[in-house]
Amino acid sequence: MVSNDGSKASEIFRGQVHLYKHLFAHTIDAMSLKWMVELSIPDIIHNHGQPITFQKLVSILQVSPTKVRGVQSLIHYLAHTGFFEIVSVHENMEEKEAYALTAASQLLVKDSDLCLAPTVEGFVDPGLTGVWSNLKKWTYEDDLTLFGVSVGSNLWEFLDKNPASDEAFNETLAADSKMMNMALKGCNWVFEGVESIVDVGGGTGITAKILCEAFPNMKCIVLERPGVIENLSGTNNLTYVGGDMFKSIPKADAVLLKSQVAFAHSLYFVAKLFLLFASFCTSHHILTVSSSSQSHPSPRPPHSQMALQTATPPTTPSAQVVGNAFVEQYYHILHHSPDLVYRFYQDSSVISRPDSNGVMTSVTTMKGINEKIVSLNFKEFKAEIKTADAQKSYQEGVTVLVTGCLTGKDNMRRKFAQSFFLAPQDNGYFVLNDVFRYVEDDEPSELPPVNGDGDAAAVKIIPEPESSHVADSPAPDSTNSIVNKGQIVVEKAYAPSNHHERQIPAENEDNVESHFQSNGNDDSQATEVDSLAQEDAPKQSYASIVKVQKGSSVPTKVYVPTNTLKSGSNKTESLVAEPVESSEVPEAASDSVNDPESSDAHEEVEGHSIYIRNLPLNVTVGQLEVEFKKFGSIKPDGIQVRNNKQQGYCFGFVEFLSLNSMNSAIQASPIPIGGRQAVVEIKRTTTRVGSGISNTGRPRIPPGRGGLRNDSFRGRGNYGGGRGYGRNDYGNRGGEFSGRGRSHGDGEFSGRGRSHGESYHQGRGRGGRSSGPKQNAVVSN
Ligand SMILES: C[S@@+](CC[C@H](N)C(=O)[O-])C[C@H]1O[C@@H](n2cnc3c(N)ncnc32)[C@H](O)[C@@H]1O
Repeated sequence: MVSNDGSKASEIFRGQVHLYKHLFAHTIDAMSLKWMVELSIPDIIHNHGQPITFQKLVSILQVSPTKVRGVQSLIHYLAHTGFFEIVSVHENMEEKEAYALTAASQLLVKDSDLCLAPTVEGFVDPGLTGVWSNLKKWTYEDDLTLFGVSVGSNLWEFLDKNPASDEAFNETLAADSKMMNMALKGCNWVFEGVESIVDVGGGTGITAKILCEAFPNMKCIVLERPGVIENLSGTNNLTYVGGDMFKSIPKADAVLLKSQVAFAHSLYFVAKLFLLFASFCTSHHILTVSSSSQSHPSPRPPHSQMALQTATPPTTPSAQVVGNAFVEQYYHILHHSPDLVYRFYQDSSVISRPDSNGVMTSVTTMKGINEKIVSLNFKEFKAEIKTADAQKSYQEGVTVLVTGCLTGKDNMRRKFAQSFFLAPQDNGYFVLNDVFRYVEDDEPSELPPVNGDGDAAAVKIIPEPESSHVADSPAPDSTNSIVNKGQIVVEKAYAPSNHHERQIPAENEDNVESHFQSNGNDDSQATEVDSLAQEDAPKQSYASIVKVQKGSSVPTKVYVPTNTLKSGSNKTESLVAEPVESSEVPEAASDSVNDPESSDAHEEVEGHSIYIRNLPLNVTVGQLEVEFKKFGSIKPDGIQVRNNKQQGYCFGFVEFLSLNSMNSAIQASPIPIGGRQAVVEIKRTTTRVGSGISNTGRPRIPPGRGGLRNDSFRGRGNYGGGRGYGRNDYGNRGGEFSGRGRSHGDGEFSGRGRSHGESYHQGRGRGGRSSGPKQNAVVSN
């Protein structure tokens, strides 16, 4: 048989089945669940202690004989839809069919902790479900909500007037909120650092109570319709506030918006709420939790069932923002739960890692990637992320280049570079390509002074690019935004459904440190998306990290730190002297002395030490001793020689016991040694900004010491941290992403666009705008 349009009979019947299935689903699915709950069938089976035969069940239910067949059909239907499992039992030597509870029907056992029976009853409450018949009316009427077109008032007004439905509704939500306890087990980290939270439309406070118990130091405020909370009293850290969320929201560090989106019925509602949050919250995070996402498992379970979202309808986040969010999450999980990292990937992903000989091997598939990553034992390493730079890439993907250091148990710091291609997917990205390499360098373990001109022919001078003028932008405080209001930083990291595995032991938190600097390439022209699309697709929950600027409705500039290692700047190029041999070799003395900006380098004169450059490559400590003891006594073990044969330079240090000896040696410069004219200068240490430790392992010079840069830096102190990718942020401990990074050192220098490896040259960067005197004087002690 072929129909008018040519389709085959089988196709037509399939269509009919599909249609009926959905029609029945509306009535039978929900109503059979209601029936099962009303008859307490899950409780009967639960109390029976084992799968129950149909005969036993009907006898307990005392079913009228005329209904036995009908009841059997319903039970079968429920088995078919996954609420019972049919198993075999032996009774009186006879094998019989019996019904066992499934994970879904377990949730309907009334005396269990996690019981969703009230939710079933609430969802099928005729007062609440009846409105759905009015979808057509809703389409053509101006009233925004189904309730509006159906009953002439909004849902809340309807509930206020219908106590039975109100009770059913509140119990529904309370039951749903108990699930929160379990969700929290995997998501505790989301709340770390949050001191106060307001649960907007928090119902009777079930969620808030769970939070209060889990975080006794966190203050929870439940904002609700006055009628819902009138008879409820708070505790020491739980307060009920009756009010209207559209008028005022109590200030708190974070806003919790649980189940609001799912119940909103209107995108407008969500948009309005988010806008309100932007003006009422002290800042901070908006945490949305939608249970609907839990009932629609995605093929790749979400990292979290919680979503931190922006307060305003967001645009597509810039590549840098996506990159930042990704880097934060990736390395955090890499070091705390490496066995979960594979969930950033898909089967089509490819990762490349060097083996012990540096030979790259590539691995694909999630399984292969998991095995590879787990085998690399990242838990043993401490990571410092120095830079993370992102670009918008092919088909809305994002490429991210990360540089940093990994320190193993042996205390060896190894620099690495890692590049990722984040390919877009529904509601996020996954890592399609990932290449990791250790970056070998021949960096002297103790850096030569900044004012030498070195043996290398030239030095690559990389100034801070123009964008370092972010310094002059308003200094954000702790509540400041790293993203535009309206931008979301989408976390595409998917973690397993067994969320409890996501817990991060507190003692491990310190494993990951980071100095994050990004180049500020905010491609804010990124494609716009309707933020509310998220609401439309709540089934795949995902986490996004967002900060909202305090009390302002004006979008703020994306606060993206600058990167000292940027290429592409004209100025950078013009300052690059060729040939470039190493970025770590001494610079031309004249450059640093004459360059007023060079004081930006954090120099420290070390004892009575000299730095000798232009030494023959094969010079020995003995040779230097012979040459320099003429000027006075040398400290035991006070001579060091450093050479880089590959790059063809050699330099040394000699520490005298007296200042006079040191000055005499400097006076004598240049000194012929091994056929070369060795140049002698004062030895200075370059402090590695941000580390808190000089390159000699000493504490770094505090800001302002010797008048160095104190003024010029102090004014920026409070935002300096904002450019860092502090460990607090990195570990999500402060609940922030990068807004107020705390580097290792003092806040004034932290995150100033410098990282360890660059500190030697930073004196020449354009960031050095110090008016303070250059520290050239040597003080005797
Ligand atoms: C969808 S329920 C979510 C309840 C709770 N967050 C939960 O997940 O169980 C929305 C809640 O917002 C409350 N609500 C509705 N309109 C409100 C308003 N204008 N101001 C404060 N609360 C409101 C309702 O009473 C209801 O408890």
